[in-house]
Order: sequence, then structure tokens, then C-alpha cells
Amino acid sequence: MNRVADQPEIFHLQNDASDEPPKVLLIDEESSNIVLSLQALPYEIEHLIDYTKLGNHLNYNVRLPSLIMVNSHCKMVNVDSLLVRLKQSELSKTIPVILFCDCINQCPDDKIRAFTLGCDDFISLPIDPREFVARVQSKVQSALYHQEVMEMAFKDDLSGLINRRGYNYALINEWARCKRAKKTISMLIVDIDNFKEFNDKFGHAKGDELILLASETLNKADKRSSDVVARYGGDEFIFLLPDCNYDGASKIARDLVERFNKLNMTHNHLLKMSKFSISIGVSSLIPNQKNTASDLFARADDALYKAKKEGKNCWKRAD
Ligand SMILES: Nc1nc2c(ncn2[C@@H]2O[C@H](COP(=O)(O)OP(=O)(O)OP(=O)(O)O)[C@@H](O)[C@H]2O)c(=O)[nH]1
Repeated sequence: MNRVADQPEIFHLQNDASDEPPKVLLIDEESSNIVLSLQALPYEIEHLIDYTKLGNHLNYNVRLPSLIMVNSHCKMVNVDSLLVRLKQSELSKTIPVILFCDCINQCPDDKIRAFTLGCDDFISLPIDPREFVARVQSKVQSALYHQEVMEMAFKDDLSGLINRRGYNYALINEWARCKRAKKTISMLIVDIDNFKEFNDKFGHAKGDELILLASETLNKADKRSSDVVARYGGDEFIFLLPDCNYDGASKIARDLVERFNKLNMTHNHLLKMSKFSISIGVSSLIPNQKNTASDLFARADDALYKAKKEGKNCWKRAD
């Protein structure tokens, strides 16, 4: 099997199943009447006053907004650099952005530049309530269609985790980010032990249930919001841990092996059928000119092989 990361494509991830109302992120340093107008709509509103906290609202492990609205009069926000940042990030580049502006005093060149930098629409201040609702709803609606398509492309149907394509994006992005910041990036490859035997003995449907249980258990690991948990394929899962060294990664690996062992003591009907455990390979690298993201994977894969060879139900680190 070719285990090297594929080429990147558009990556837009939404973490939760969307029975929840669409989310709108408003960047405005004041509690203005924009907030009041938004609150009248059936959306979840996140009002970001402290612009430096943007990363808390746009990361792999939160439900992403369907629309970002920015009051271009915010003194603390440089709209040009904000648009560049939003449109450069794989997570936010497809989320529509509406700017509020004082259209009477707005220079047309500023608007044209904003469009060039990725702004999708403008709303004039003071707000005309009917126009406000029409513009916001139309942008949210098209964003929802887009998110649906992206979910189909990047989410694993069975587990709800990020799929292999999504993992490839995350790897390319996070590797580059850690390289720029000269930070360690770690990876865990997790494989269910003797899954084939379970499948053969109890059938594919029960095997699917076990994969789902494994996914839920992996998701409960003590990880950061920037960490990525993906189903790589079959009974294999990957944790991608940016800015995390061997010690941090080993702690998660140890915790996971224990978590699965403890699962066997519960009264889950699947676990009465068979003992359930995982093996993990751990690798860490500081990206530089001489190594690649594929090295990180290959080393974790070797370590996983070692864990399997040395009896399974354990974790091993790369040499
Ligand atoms: N139920 C189910 N089975 C799957 C799915 N994808 C892959 N498989 C099966 O998963 C099994 C993977 O087995 P392996 O990892 O090769 O073998 P294993 O028994 O886990 O062996 P060790 O990893 O050495 O413990 C194969 O039998 C696949 O057919 C799936 O989505 N659902």
C-alpha cells in the first residue's frame, strides 16, 4: 500500500454532525446593534471582541462558522491582513466573509481591494434590517451547501472522524506550520488488534460497531484542540499532534492503551464477545530541510510494526 500523503485539495472540516443551527462568527470590538440584528436570526452567534483569540474559533476541533462577519470599523482589526489570514487558512478559506462598512464614506478602491482579498459581500451601516437578513441568509445558505459537500469529501461515514483525505491535508498544513515555527510534530498510528479475527467470527456489521466504539474512545483522549484524529482506513487511525514532543505523544499513547483495556471491564455487548485492544506506533520530528512528512509517517508505521511484533496491546516509539 502506498502510505505517502497525497496531494492537497480543499480542506474544510466541520467537527460536529450538523443538527445544530449554523454558526455565525462576528468580529466586532463593540457590542453594537449588529449583534442585536444577528440575534434575531436562527443562528448560533459567536461574538469575538478580542481579535487575538481568533484561533479558538477556527481550528480542527471546533464546529466552524458558516459565515464570518467583520465590522471594518474595528480599530484593532486590520481588515486587509485579516482577510489574507482567513483566505490563506485551509480551515477558513471557504467560509464567506461579509464586511460592514460605511458605504457613503467608503472609497470604491477599498471595496475592490477587499473583494480581491476574498471578501464576499458588504453590508452598509447603518443597517437596513431587511437587506441585512437577505444578505446574511443567502450567504449562510450557500455556505451550508458547500459544507455538506466538503463533509462528504473529508469525513469518514462510519466513524464521523476525519477521513484519509482530510488527514493528508492536515498533515501537509501542520507539517508546514511546525516547520515555520521550528516546533516538534508527533504522530500516533493506532491499529485495532486482531480485528480480522473479530470480523470473521462475528460478521462485518459487528466489526463496524467495533470501529465506531474505537473511534468514540479515541476521540475521548486527552488532546488539544489543534490535534487531529483521523480514520486512516480499515481498523487504522491516526493522531496528528502539532507542537507536541515525544513525551506528550507517549503520554497520549499510554493513556489510549489503558483506556481500551479498561473498556473491556465495561458491560458493552461487543466487548462481551471478544477482548478488545489496540497497538500504537509513535514518532516525533522537528521538520527541517532534510526530512519530510512521509518520514514522520514511516517512522510511526515502523514503531507500530514493532508493537504488533512484541505482542500487541502496547505502544512503541520510533528509534
Ligand atoms: N467491519 C469492517 N471491517 C473492515 C473495514 N475496513 C477494513 N476492514 C477489515 O479490517 C481487517 C483488517 O485486518 P488487519 O489489520 O489486516 O488485521 P488484524 O486482524 O487487525 O491484525 P493485527 O493488526 O496484526 O492485529 C480486514 O479483515 C478488513 O477486511 C470496515 O469498514 N468495516
